[in-house]
Amino acid sequence: MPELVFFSGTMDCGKSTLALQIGHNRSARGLQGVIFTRDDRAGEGKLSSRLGLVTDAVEASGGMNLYQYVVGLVSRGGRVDYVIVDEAQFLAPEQVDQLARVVDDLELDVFAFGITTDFRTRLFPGSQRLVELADRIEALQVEALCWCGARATHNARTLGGHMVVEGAQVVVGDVNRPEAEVGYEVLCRRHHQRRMTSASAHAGPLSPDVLPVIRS
Ligand SMILES: Nc1ncnc2c1ncn2[C@@H]1O[C@H](COP(=O)(O)OP(=O)(O)O)[C@@H](O)[C@H]1O
Ligand SMILES: Cc1cn([C@H]2C[C@H](O)[C@@H](COP(=O)(O)O)O2)c(=O)[nH]c1=O
Repeated sequence: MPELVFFSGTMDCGKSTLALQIGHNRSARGLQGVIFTRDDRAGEGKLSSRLGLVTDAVEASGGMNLYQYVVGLVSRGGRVDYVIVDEAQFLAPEQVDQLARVVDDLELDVFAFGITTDFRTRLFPGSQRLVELADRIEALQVEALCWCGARATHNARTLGGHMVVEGAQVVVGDVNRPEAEVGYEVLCRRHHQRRMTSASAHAGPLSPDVLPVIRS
């Protein structure tokens, strides 16, 4: 049975890498896919991974009907065996409905990759619709880590190394940016709630939550 699968995780946990691997393994067996993306850091019409791999993709811009796009390809004699969508959090909810239609009416697997929540821990509209419609939601096996060593579950937006909580939901960017720039850092929930990035944790006074080291 074809499926709509949502691979979700924090930033920097390997989603784009997995998207490229799924595409590679299928094309190695002669299958042909459509790869959609939206606002990848590498530029329009690109799907890129921090491991250095990049491939061409179709930019799923705001008003684009993803179902009609695939139908158009097939009706012009093209072959489509599966669909990959990266940065799926940026899709409009109706575009996620169109992906579900690709699965149900065209009987194709759709693999969508994206972060679930924004820097304020709120669902992106595209991710919310994926959670509502997906046949399966998969958490990535490679866990990104908070500076404290716990599994990172949330995305912080940073400026000058410190967490900001105001601003537009969508600001394309990356982790490990120079401190002066707007960037992102993945944190565990505890440190996201306390707005403790690695820079502020190391700059500030010892947190009362940190147990004192007792030397004998
Ligand atoms: N130099 C490196 N060596 C090994 N792995 C790396 C390196 N740089 C990045 N990675 C891996 O790539 C992951 C990020 O992959 P990417 O597909 O770009 O993430 P996402 O799409 O989830 O933001 C990191 O979690 C890390 O595991
Ligand atoms: C948390 C958060 C992220 N973004 C942007 C930043 C990046 O361009 C992408 C995530 O890409 P990745 O491949 O998963 O690293 O989303 C945003 O616009 N708003 C946010 O709140």
